[in-house]
Order: sequence, then C-alpha cells, then structure tokens
Amino acid sequence: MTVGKSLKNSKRENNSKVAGGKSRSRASSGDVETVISKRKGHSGSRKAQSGEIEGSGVHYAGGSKTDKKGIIVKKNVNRKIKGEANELVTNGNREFEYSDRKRKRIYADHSTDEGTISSDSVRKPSRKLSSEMLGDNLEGHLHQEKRTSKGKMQPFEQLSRKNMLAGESKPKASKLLDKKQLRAKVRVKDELRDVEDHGFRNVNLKRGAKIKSGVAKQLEQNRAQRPADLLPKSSRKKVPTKKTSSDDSNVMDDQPKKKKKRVIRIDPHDLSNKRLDDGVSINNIVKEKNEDPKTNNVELSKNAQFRAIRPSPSILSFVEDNLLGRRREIEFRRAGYNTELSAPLDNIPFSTSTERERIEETAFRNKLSFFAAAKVSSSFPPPDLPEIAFAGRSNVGKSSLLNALTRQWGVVRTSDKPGLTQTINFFQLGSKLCLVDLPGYGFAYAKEEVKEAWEELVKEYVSTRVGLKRVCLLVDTKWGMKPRDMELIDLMERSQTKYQIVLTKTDVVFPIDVARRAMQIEESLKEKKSAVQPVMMVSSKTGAGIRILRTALTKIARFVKP
Ligand SMILES: Nc1nc2c(ncn2[C@@H]2O[C@H](COP(=O)(O)OP(=O)(O)OP(=O)(O)O)[C@@H](O)[C@H]2O)c(=O)[nH]1
Ligand SMILES: [Mg+2]
Repeated sequence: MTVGKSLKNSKRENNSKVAGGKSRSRASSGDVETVISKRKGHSGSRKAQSGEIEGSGVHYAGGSKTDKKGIIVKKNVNRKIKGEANELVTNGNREFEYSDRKRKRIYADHSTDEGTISSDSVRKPSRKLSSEMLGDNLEGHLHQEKRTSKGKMQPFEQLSRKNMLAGESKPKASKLLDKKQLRAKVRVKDELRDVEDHGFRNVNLKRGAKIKSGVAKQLEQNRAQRPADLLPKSSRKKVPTKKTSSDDSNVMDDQPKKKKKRVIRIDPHDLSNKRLDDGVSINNIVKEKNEDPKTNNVELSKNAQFRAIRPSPSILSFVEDNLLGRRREIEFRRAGYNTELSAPLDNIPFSTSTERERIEETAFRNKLSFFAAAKVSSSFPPPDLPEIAFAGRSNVGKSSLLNALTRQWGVVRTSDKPGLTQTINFFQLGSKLCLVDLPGYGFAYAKEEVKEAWEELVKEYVSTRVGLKRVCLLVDTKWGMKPRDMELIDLMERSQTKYQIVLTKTDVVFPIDVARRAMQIEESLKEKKSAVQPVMMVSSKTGAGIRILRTALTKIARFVKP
C-alpha cells in the first residue's frame, strides 16, 4: 500500500508538472465547455492549436504537456466516472468537429498515429484510459485536477474518494473482475469509436499492434531490415513493405523525390566525340562501319581525322619534356618552376633566385627596341641586320611571342582584339638581329580594303625582302593551318623564303593535341622545300618551348655573315 501510494504521489507530481504554468489558471474555471470555448477564441498560433488535438492522443501516452490536454483528460475522466466514458469520448470528439478546422486537426492526429507504424501509440491512449478508469491513475488525475482547480473541482474529489472507498471495501477478486469487465467494455467501445471515426482498418491495425510483444517486434524489424541491407543503397527504397494504402501515401510524401539520371549518349562511331579514347584507330572505325571502306566512301570529319593522328614518339617526348600543353600549376611547381613569374617555364628550374634567370643566348639578352614601322614597302628600313619575321593570322600571338623571346614585356603592344598590329614593325635586338612584327591576316577588326592592303604588304615583304633570314609562321595550336596560311606558304615556297612553323598558345590544348598538331603540320610540309623542320611549339603565357625557339633563332644570327 505504501508503495502504491508513493507511486501515486510520483504520478501526481508528474501530472502537476504537465498541467503546470498557464494551464492552472485556465483549468481552474471548472466548466470544461467554457474553457474550450475560451480556447477557441484564444489567439494562439495554428500550430499550437493543432498541438492541442495531438495532445489529446499523446497525453495519454504520457508525452505532450499542454494545458489543453489537461482539459480533455479532465472532461473524459469526469464523464467516465459517471459511467458514460466511451460515449463521451466520442462526444468529446464531436465537440471538436464543430468546425472544419477542428475536424482537419482530428484527421491530422490520426495520420500521424498511422505514420509512426508502431501502432502501439494508437492503442496506448485507450489502454491508459481504461487503467485510469480502473482507478490506478484516476486518483493521480483527480489530484492533479484538484491541485489545478483549487476548489472548483470539488465534485471530482468527492467522486474519487467514493470510488476509492468502494474499491477498498470490495474483496480483491471481485475488484479484479470489475477491472476486467470494465477494460473489456472500454476496449469494445473504443473500437466502435475507432470504426466510427476511421473505419475497420484502423481497428485491425491497433489490434495487430497490441499483439506484438517486444521480441516479436525486434524480429520483425530485423526481417524487414535484412533484405534492404543486402541490396545496394539506390534500390533499397524499392523494397516493398507491408503497409496500407494510407501508410504508403504518407511514406511516399516523406521520401525525397527521385532524381532523374542524366543519360549521356556516346555514339561509338563518332570520332569527333572528345570523350572517346584518343587511341581509337581511324581504320578500325571505318571497318566497324563498313566492311569494305573502298566501295563505301566514309568521310570522316576534320576533327575525327585529327583525333586519329598518332604522333611520333619524338614529338610526344618533346611535348612531355617541355611541359607543353594544358597543365596544372602543381605540375610546374613540382618540376621546380616559380609559378609567380610570367612565363615560368622559360626560367631555370630549381633556381633559388626569385628573379627571372638571365637568357642563355647572348643575342636575346640585348634590349629590344622599336626602330621602324611600315605601311608600304617603300617605308621599309634598309636591310642592315639579319631579319626574323613573325607572320600569321590575326590574334595568333605574334607580338606576344616577341615579348616572350626577349623577356621584355610590353615593348611590343598586344591585344586580345584581332587586328592590333596594322603596320610592319621593326625591332632591333642589339646589333645582331632584327625582329619584325607583321600585321596579321584573316579575321580582324578592320575594313576589308585595309586588311587587303596589309596582306599585300606582308606578301610583298616575305617574298622580296633582302636580309630576311627566316619567317616564323605562327599557327594557333587549337585551330591549325588555314587556307590563308597555305597561301603564304605557297608564296614563300615560290620566293624561296625560309620559314618555320611555330605552334602558339599550346597551353590551351591538351598535350596530346599539341603533339597531334605538330605531327599533322610536319606531315603536310614534308614536300615543301623552304620549310624548316622541326615544327616549334611554344606558349608565351607559360614560357614552354620559348628557350628552344630562342636557341634555334640565335643560330640564324650566328651564321649570318656580316
Ligand atoms: N593563352 C595564351 N594566350 C596567348 C598566347 N600568346 C598570346 N596570347 C594572347 O593572344 C592575344 C593576341 O596576342 P597578340 O600577340 O596581340 O596577337 P597578334 O598575332 O600580334 O595579333 P594581331 O596584332 O592582331 O595580328 C592576346 O590576348 C594574348 O594575351 C599564349 O601563348 N597563350
Ligand atoms: Mg600583333
């Protein structure tokens, strides 16, 4: 008995905590209906209001602690004591169905109960309700009500006392019987209420949930988890679970929407596709498409033809040794170059000096100075020094290369706008060499007639200029040779002007493509007599290949007879 009392006391304490705060004053009104109507008028948030309804369910399970729960319990308990508990439980619900808003909340309450799968929570309220009605918790509740009501709950107190007294006077067996009967009654009526409210399915759910013992639940959980664990993560969601339609809908709502997988279609016959292996042989592809390539002329795109080029090992090793092509900065740093400097690959690797190292070739150590510009051939300066001219399409990087070779940035003006250089500019490099910056041809921001004039001037210069020792024909590595380039080559071939192809902007393409381009050009110039091999590859930005070009050009100056 003492143990029972202490338990009751503890319950009382808990209940008093639950009904703490504002609820005390509100519950003290005694009249349940009045309190509820007051609540309806209360300007609480919608969420808080919905919490009230949820609370009616959660409260029995000992969860939520809102004052309104207290009211609902009070009402139910009060009427249950009078012997009309179940009827009034439904009545209680009806009270909340007066407005649409309230009805919605009731549905929401149920959906959350179902959503939690373990329908124990669904059963708990009625179970606790019955136990409360049996007097186990009743006293605690009544005391709670008493404590919160402060006088106005007198009838409650009296009733509880009566019940207590009646229970004590009865023999133990009869008390148990009464309990059982009452519990059965409550269960049947609870179910009826549930059927009324939610249909048979819910009742069945509750029954099933009740049967489950702790061990059975664990087993079922394990069984449900095992197949999912065996499956890959992506397919786990697809494992069918035994759930009712409403449960399914809830779960579906909770699940994140599946992301659509992007399918990348690669045509195995399209060599132009950059994702394809670089080593794809052109002949193999032709064979795949048609057994007899001779009878069926399969024309590959220029890009496909380019991808089919297999560079020679010497070109490949040159590209690798000089770190040509698009590379990551870390690669330069690992190789010992100071990436803080402009054109760092033109510097000596593993140098302790933070400054740019001196140029090895003496001719290029000299100061680069502009000394003449010509718009017409009559304006050309006298050919006193051996000349090296830089020709090529507009924006190919002619002026930039002059700066890079001499490491004197800004002496020759550059621009990202094609057509900046519009005159033939002569730059003296000490007393040994003259570097000539030619205007570009092809697309440029200039009038057509003006451009035509440049082209004519360039043609005249490369074909007639005395003292011109070499023309560096610059070709953009990305785009390769264009018809205009070929025109100039033909002209130089006819005039027997020595020319050497220099691939520029190698830093914007992959190393393999630099090698391919070099291979392609070398192959196309095999028959050309005035072409100087090998094809040079440079990048004015990274400095790759600059030193080698410088060395090659210095040789020209060395062998020139004064
Ligand atoms: N990424 C990269 N850009 C470069 C390189 N060389 C030049 N450029 C850029 O290309 C653009 C054109 O460079 P220029 O040297 O003015 O070209 P150009 O051939 O003299 O042009 P025109 O005088 O119009 O004929 C500039 O924006 C340069 O910064 C290079 O090696 N790599
Ligand atoms: Mg220029």
